[in-house]
Amino acid sequence: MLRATQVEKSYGQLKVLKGVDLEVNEGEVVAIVGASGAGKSTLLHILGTLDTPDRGQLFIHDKNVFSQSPKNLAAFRNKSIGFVFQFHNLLPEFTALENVLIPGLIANNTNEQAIRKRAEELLSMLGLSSRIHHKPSELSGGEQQRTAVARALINSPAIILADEPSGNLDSKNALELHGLFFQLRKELKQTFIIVTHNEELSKMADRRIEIKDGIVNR
Ligand SMILES: Nc1ncnc2c1ncn2[C@@H]1O[C@H](COP(=O)(O)OP(=O)(O)OP(=O)(O)O)[C@@H](O)[C@H]1O
Repeated sequence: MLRATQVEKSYGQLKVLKGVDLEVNEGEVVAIVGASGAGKSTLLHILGTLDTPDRGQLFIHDKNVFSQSPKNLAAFRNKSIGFVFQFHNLLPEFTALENVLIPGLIANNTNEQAIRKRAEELLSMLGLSSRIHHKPSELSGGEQQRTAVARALINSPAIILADEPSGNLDSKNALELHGLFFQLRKELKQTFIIVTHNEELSKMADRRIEIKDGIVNR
């Protein structure tokens, strides 16, 4: 469902990705590992179309994603890809429910009732029913991260990309979050690509991919 071919990316003189090839199947949970500075986040940003490669191509559902206009690419990204970051990036002035609703309304502002219902369902599924009207500063770290997962899921994206999603959580909350990813894969058939330093998570994944010397080590 996702295929990257010969992806290259440099920052000035620094050649970070030197021809990455990667194929990920529908419903797969893939962990991306590698030393600090190896280029894991750089690759994840390219797979999420947040950044463009210098060379190489990216296909998602056989669509050559970077051949689209910037406007179509933004719409494609909002609909097809969900992001979870280490620092959840929730909007501080909005409640948990509003944070989840906003990308839903951006993608489809015609049916607010249905989007609100889905946001409430997702938050409830993630054990946050009693916290939906609270702002991020009033939520625990684990609750904030689960809110970010609900936000990533609101548009039912085919792929969830996560960058150190449990990097900021204690081991109990990290374990819960990882369990949640596998539960979601089972229930919603989502594909997960997760950059992680967490040994347990990378062992639980269907596949572990290491970036070393600018390429994917097979
Ligand atoms: N915008 C940028 N401008 C210049 N250099 C950058 C930029 N973004 C990343 N880099 C450099 O590119 C290299 C790869 O960074 P990247 O964040 O992808 O690594 P990483 O494998 O995710 O590392 P970590 O595990 O420490 O998060 C690093 O040397 C980093 O300093």
